[in-house]
Amino acid sequence: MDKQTDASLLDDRRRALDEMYMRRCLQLARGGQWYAKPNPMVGAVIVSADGRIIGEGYHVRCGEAHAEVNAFGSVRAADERLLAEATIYVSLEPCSHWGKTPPCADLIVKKGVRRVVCGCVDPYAEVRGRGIERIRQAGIPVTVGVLERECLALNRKFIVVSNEKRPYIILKWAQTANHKIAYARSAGAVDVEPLALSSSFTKMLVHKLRAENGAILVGRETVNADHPRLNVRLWSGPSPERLVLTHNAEGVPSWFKCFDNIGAMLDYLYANHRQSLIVEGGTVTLNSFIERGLWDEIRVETASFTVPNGVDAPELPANATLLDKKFYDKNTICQYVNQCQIL
Ligand SMILES: NC(=O)C1=CN([C@@H]2O[C@H](COP(=O)(O)OP(=O)(O)OC[C@H]3O[C@@H](n4cnc5c(N)ncnc54)[C@H](OP(=O)(O)O)[C@@H]3O)[C@@H](O)[C@H]2O)C=CC1
Ligand SMILES: Nc1c(N[C@@H]2O[C@H](COP(=O)(O)O)[C@@H](O)[C@H]2O)[nH]c(=O)[nH]c1=O
Ligand SMILES: [Zn+2]
Repeated sequence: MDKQTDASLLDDRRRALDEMYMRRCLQLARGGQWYAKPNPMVGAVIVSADGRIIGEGYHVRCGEAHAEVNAFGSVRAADERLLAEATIYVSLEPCSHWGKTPPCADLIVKKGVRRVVCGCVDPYAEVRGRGIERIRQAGIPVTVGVLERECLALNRKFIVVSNEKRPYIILKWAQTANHKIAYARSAGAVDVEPLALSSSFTKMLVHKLRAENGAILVGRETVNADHPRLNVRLWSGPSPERLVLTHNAEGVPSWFKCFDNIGAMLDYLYANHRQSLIVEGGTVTLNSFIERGLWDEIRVETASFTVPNGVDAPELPANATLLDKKFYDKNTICQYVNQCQIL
C-alpha cells in the first residue's frame, strides 16, 4: 500500500468517526427544542484519545449554560486528565461573544483540548467565524463542516431569523385529492360547513405543529367562514399567537391581532421574538406569501376523496423541493422546503 492511500484511508476513518460523534451532538441538541428558543439548539460531546465519550451536554434553556459548558461540566474528576488529548465536537461553532453567558471559545482554550470539530459556522452576526478564529489563534486545530447540512437544517428557524430578520414561515393547508381546500361558497353565503380533511390522528399532528411555532395566521375570509380557534387543544404546549390579515378589523374576535399588510405583521413578530409563523390559509392569503417568495417550508395534507366545485388550493411554487412524505391512513402529508434556502 503506498503512502498516499495510507493517508487517505486515515482521512476516511477520521471523517467517519467525526460524523459518528457529530450525530450524537445532533441527538443531544434536540433536547433543547422546547426551551432553548430563541437560541439555537446545540449539542456537544468530548471524546478521549481512545475514542470514549467522557462528557456530553446540550443547551437546555435560553439564558442558561451553553452545550460546551454542560459537556465540560459532565466530565468526571477522574477523566479530567484526559482533556489535554481529547477532541470536543459541537454541532454549532462555539460562541465568541459575551451574551447571557461568557464565550465558549475561551472556555475551550482554557480547558486546552487537542482538537475541536464543529458542524457549521454560527450564522449569528456577532459570531460568524470569530469563535473558530479565536480557538485557532490559540493553536488548537478546528475542523468545520462535519454533517453541515444536518446541523444547519436543525436550526433553520434560527438561521432564517438571524439572516432575514423575520420569522421562519411555514405555509400549511389541507386539500382534497382534487386540490380543493373548502366547499364552494355562493356570494353572501354564511355558515357553509368547513371541509373536514384531517383524520383524528393528523389533527393531533396539526396541534403539535401549533405548539412548536410562535404564531399562526389566517385571512379574513377564513375567520368569517370557519370561526377558527387556532389554539393547542389536542397536544401539550403553548398556543401560538393568533393573527389575521385584513383591511377591516371590525368584527374580528378580540383574541386575534389584526394586520393590513404582511410587512408590518412580520416586523411585529420579529420585534416580539416570535421565531416562526404558520400561515393556515385560505388560498388568497397563502398566495400573497407565495407571490412575494415569503416562505421557508410548505406542509400539505392531502385526503383521498374529491369534492366538486370547491375553493382551489394554491399552486405549489416551482422552487418547492420535497423533503418528506408521510402516509397516515388514507391521508398523506408532504413537507417541502424552499430551494433558495441553505438546505
Ligand atoms: N383546508 C385548509 O387547510 C384551509 C381552508 N380554508 C378555507 O379557505 C376559505 C377562505 O379562503 P379565501 O377565500 O382564499 O380567503 P382568505 O381566508 O385567504 O382571506 C382573504 C382575505 O384576507 C385578507 N388578506 C389576505 N392577504 C392579505 C394581504 N396580503 N394583505 C392584507 N389583507 C390580506 C383580505 O381581507 P380583507 O378583504 O378583509 O382586506 C382578503 O380578502 C374558507 O372557506 C376556509 O374554510 C382556510 C384555511 C385553511
Ligand atoms: N379543515 C382543516 C383545516 N382547516 C384549518 O383549521 C382551522 C380551524 O382550526 P380550529 O378551529 O383550531 O380547529 C380552519 O379555519 C382552517 O384554517 N386544517 C387542517 O389541517 N385540516 C383540516 O381538515
Ligand atoms: Zn457558547
